[in-house]
Amino acid sequence: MAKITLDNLAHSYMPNPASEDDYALKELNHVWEDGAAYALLGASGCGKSTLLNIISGLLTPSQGRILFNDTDVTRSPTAERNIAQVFQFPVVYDTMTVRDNLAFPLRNRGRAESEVAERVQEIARMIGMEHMLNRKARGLGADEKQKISLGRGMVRRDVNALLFDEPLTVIDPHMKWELRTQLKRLHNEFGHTMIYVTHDQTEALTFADRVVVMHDGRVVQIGTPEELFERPEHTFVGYFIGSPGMNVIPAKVDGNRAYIEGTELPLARGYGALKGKVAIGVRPEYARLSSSEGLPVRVRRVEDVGRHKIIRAEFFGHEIAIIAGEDDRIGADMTRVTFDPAHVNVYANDWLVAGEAA
Ligand SMILES: Nc1ncnc2c1ncn2[C@@H]1O[C@H](COP(=O)(O)OP(=O)(O)OP(=O)(O)O)[C@@H](O)[C@H]1O
Repeated sequence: MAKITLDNLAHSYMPNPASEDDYALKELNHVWEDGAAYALLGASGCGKSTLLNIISGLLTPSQGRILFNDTDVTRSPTAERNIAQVFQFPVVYDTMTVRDNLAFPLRNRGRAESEVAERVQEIARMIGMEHMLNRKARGLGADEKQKISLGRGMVRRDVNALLFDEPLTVIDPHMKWELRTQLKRLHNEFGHTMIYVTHDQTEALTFADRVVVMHDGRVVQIGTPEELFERPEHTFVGYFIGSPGMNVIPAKVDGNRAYIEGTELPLARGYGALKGKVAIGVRPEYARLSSSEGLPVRVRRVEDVGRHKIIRAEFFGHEIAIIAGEDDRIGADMTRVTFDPAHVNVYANDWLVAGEAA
């Protein structure tokens, strides 16, 4: 297993990049811990594959270095990096049995048959395919083939890292949850350094210890699911994570007060003078509809999603979302909204401003 260091890394697909906009991956410095499970999360085109391809060796970055432990692998081909990869679509040998497919990476490295047999059995149990070991891969469904790909990715204990590129794309929705849970268990058991690329927040948040959120070629935050939820460092993280995402409302901020269209809102922290576009960010979970307290709001629609209700409302010309409990009353008299001050974040030009505890 390896610690992965991204040192001054950046990539442009252009021969002579002139400005930051020309970079598909903007400068990045980070150490990815040995044995941790990371998800690389972001919308299509944000640079996830570019970063993954640099880590796997398919792409040489136009700037910076990548280290596996203390070894500089920036220019090493994939074959020399000792990594396992699982792609969107299953890569299995149709004419081989499930057993031989799973054993392939071990036999390829000349491991003793006794070790191969033991390890294949262990992996087959974890992916729920023990009863199919003697079947030829041909004729199996896409789900089962992808499970073989996942199992084969994990069969070697000595890989530097395991890279997954949207591995559940072809998996049936009801199987996705099960496979994700199994992957998480495998990670806990074997402690591989894992990097899992996805544009699906549920996949990222359930799988990873740390989620790396990318937006427009930039890593905007690396954090635990809880950190991404409570303190999004960029408004994009606020929108992208959460269902519905964080409400972002333009405001003026002075000390420990925010002002929206002349009305006042208390903040839990104090702020100095802020430059640029200033806004507050409040998750719908921390907004509450009221008949007596808070600022004026107009309820537009109530969506009952089972566990709770999502209220879509208009707040000084902005659409906001409020989450209410399943049994909460939502009457015509509820024309006000309060925000929990401890959970109101302040942003300047889309970046979180830390503020000082009051
Ligand atoms: N080979 C290439 N040549 C030129 N531009 C590229 C190339 N590959 C990717 N890009 C551009 O780089 C940017 C980042 O693309 P990348 O594929 O890394 O994003 P992504 O987040 O993986 O997206 P997706 O989820 O759709 O695969 C995009 O603007 C894309 O158009």
